[in-house]
Amino acid sequence: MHGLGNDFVVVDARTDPVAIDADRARAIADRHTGIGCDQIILIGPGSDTDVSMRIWNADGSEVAACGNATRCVPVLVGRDVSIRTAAGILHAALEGDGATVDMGKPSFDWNAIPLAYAMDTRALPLAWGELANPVAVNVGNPHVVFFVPDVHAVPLETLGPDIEYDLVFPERINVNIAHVLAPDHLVMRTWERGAGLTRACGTGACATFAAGRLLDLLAPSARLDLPGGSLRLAESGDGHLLMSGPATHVFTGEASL
Ligand SMILES: N[C@@H](CCC[C@H](N)C(=O)O)C(=O)O
Repeated sequence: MHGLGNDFVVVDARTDPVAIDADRARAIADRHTGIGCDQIILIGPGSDTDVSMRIWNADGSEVAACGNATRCVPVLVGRDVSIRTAAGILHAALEGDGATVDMGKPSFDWNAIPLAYAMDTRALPLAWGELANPVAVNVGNPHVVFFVPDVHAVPLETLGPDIEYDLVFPERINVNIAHVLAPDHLVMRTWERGAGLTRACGTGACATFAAGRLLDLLAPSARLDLPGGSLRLAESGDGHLLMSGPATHVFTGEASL
């Protein structure tokens, strides 16, 4: 499956358990010797929710949130679902050619990102080349957001890993750059922790929208254009992030890996 080109191998283990570890995740994700994907998604039975979801990046790291994959779950299951993740319970509802997901409330606490030491997360006093003073936010996973005049002029393929692996981010970080075109419209790109440049990052869109709201750059609802397509983000009355967009089921097959 994929969400705007952010592609996944989704393992449906709701009836039969499947074991995945870092080595197996890397083997599945390998685009030369495996199936190939940005993330591996393991769907299991839920104890207090309809299903559970675990997520591994292509580098084998297990993480707590994946926005684009969360939109894929109701499409796979065929109905609205509650999903238990390591970041908490999410609710995903079928809508059009995908779904709307309540991704919960963002956190801007420095120790919730986490950062190695206390800093103003509205504008970290740090710079990496031409990128400086990002917003830091956790939306179930950690992100920094840089607002720039031209997202296509930034060498994200080189600055992204420099930022991802900076020791100021003890759990590494996802790196987003965004250009606000209007209060309800921006364009963005993402270097993903554990996956590199992707066609789309749902949590990156959530983080970028939350950062734009924090800095009063964005209206309570906006269209975000990512390389693979557009997502709509909205802020609910109680501060939750609501993300809407497509989710595509490419094929279902058998594989032994
Ligand atoms: N592409 C996903 C994010 C997957 C995890 C992220 N790379 C991380 O390491 O936190 C999305 O759509 O949110």
